[in-house]
Amino acid sequence: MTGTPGASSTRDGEAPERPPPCSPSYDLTGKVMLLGDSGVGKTCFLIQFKDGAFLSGTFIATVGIDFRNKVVTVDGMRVKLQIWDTAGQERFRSVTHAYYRDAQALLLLYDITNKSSFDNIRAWLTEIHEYAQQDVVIMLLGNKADVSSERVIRSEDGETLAREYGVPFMETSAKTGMNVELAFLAIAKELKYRAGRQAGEASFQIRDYVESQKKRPSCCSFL
Ligand SMILES: Nc1nc2c(ncn2[C@@H]2O[C@H](COP(=O)(O)OP(=O)(O)OP(=O)(O)O)[C@@H](O)[C@H]2O)c(=O)[nH]1
Repeated sequence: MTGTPGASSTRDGEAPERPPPCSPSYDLTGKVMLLGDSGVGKTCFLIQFKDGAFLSGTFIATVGIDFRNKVVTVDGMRVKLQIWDTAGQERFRSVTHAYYRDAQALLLLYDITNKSSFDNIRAWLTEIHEYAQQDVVIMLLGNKADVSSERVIRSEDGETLAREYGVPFMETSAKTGMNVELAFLAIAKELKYRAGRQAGEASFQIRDYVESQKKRPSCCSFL
């Protein structure tokens, strides 16, 4: 039998073998947005997740909106998270509202050392209900949990507010990385569950998952 150098040999009458199609590097994609007042740590939160690094030093406020992709594997499925980092400043709100509509998940951050960032969470939730999809996944995060000496918002207050709105809650630190990856993994698991939901399949409860997995800061129960 003759053959072309480099071509795979075939049996009579059969089509030559083709190389397998390029498999995409993910099975599912989801759009996640980071929201919350300016300075709560959204950009640092994203960089900690994406690169495992913390940006300390001068605070440079985000202008408009930016995004990064990261693929995470949950239960054998590769989920590409497209994560949008929004500007917390009021003057950029009209820009960011336009992006809410396509988001499957929203991480809403406040700063445990900044009372007004916590007080503004209700206003953020009102905006979310106005502009986002009805079934968007929302998670409330009390960031900067590493700064225990300047804490003004108790963990219980975050928990109570989250319970009132029926959303999962945890305290995080973009500086130490506490619960950062967990927040995104929980979102990825929820998106995977929603995409593949079949009759009879055990349901995934994101709030229960977060409660069972989250780390708690070892201080501050006195507040
Ligand atoms: N100690 C501590 N500092 C943090 C943490 N997260 C962010 N910071 C600091 O808080 C400041 C603001 O962080 P950014 O991530 O830029 O805040 P942002 O929410 O993106 O702000 P905007 O872009 O204006 O919306 C920076 O000086 C960070 O170094 C954290 O978890 N712990």
